[in-house]
Amino acid sequence: MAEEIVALRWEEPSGAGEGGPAIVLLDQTRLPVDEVELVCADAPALVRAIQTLAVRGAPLLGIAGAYGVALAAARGDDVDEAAELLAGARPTAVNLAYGVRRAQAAFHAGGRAGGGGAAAALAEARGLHADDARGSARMAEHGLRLLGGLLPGGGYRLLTHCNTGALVSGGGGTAFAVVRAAQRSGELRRLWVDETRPLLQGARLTAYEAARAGVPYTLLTDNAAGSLFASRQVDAVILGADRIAADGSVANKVGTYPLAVLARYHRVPFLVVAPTTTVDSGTPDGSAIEVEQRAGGEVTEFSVPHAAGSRSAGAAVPYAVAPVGAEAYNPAFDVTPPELVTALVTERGVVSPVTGDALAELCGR
Ligand SMILES: CSC[C@@H](O)[C@@H](O)C(=O)COP(=O)(O)O
Repeated sequence: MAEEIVALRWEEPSGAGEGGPAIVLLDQTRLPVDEVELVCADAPALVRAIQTLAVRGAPLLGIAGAYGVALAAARGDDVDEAAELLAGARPTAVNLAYGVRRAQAAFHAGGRAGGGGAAAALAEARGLHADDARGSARMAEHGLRLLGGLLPGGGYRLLTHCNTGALVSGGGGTAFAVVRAAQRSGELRRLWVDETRPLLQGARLTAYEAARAGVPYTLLTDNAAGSLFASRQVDAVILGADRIAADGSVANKVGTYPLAVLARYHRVPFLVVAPTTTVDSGTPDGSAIEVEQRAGGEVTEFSVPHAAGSRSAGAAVPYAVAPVGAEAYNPAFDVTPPELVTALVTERGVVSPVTGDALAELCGR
């Protein structure tokens, strides 16, 4: 069996003269062709890794942000300045700012208590990391039970979008952790994997994780999903979230909202799996969620690994797929209203229907 994926780890210097600690990432821009690590020795390097999507996915961004603060503290850098940079690196996934602020608060509290702010920030990051792994396991249990209730015939054919597995988490992930649980239970017939244009997180990352885990999967272009529904080959849609507003609106990878509309039309359950750290009581509704707009080049060009053969030479070469100067609309996320969500699966349990009151009760606010 393939080794577990470790998307991020904290590395201490191995001996004298070895420099300081670092955050080591599995570089997701290079998957699935190359499995290479990216070492971030300071907060600005981590900010670049976040912006280029070398590290990505809501829960993992929270973990990365917390370790980034711990790294700045360990180096003796200005922790508040690093925290601002990190928290603002990407705007939509609320977990990023959440992780940063938690480690920043621990740093200040640790300093005041005399125990050492840097140690406190690192302990907080480690705690968040471990909590996320435990949360993944809980979401998998709750999600599997929910599937059993919704689809009593078993033999699930699940459609997913973007990437929600070990590459976004300290554990098995969110929606993909439920898929793995279904596979282990013997009830998963097929995972349909949207390629997820423009950056192909489905094709590059979810297919990679599914192949490693022996999950039976089939890849499709995003715009082929409608024909799958029409031919009754989808039993449920299952995917993650980057931010859930207080009213239950779900921001997730662009292309999620059309799937929710399709699912409603075809009377197929639409399931969102996310930790409660993704629920943001400070964002009242979907219209208040800031949706990241990314460079048009991600739409007008493909990045092709540079070199023939099974392993790339590292660099990616942009390959134009549109006329020079073409304008592109490239929101990274879209927002699905709560009335289209059949259920939200969290580590604390399932919310269905998804309402502001139910979320407030679940999150204890
Ligand atoms: C559990 S991950 C849920 C979301 O973070 C995921 O679906 C997603 O939209 C990630 O977007 P990305 O732009 O790749 O960071």
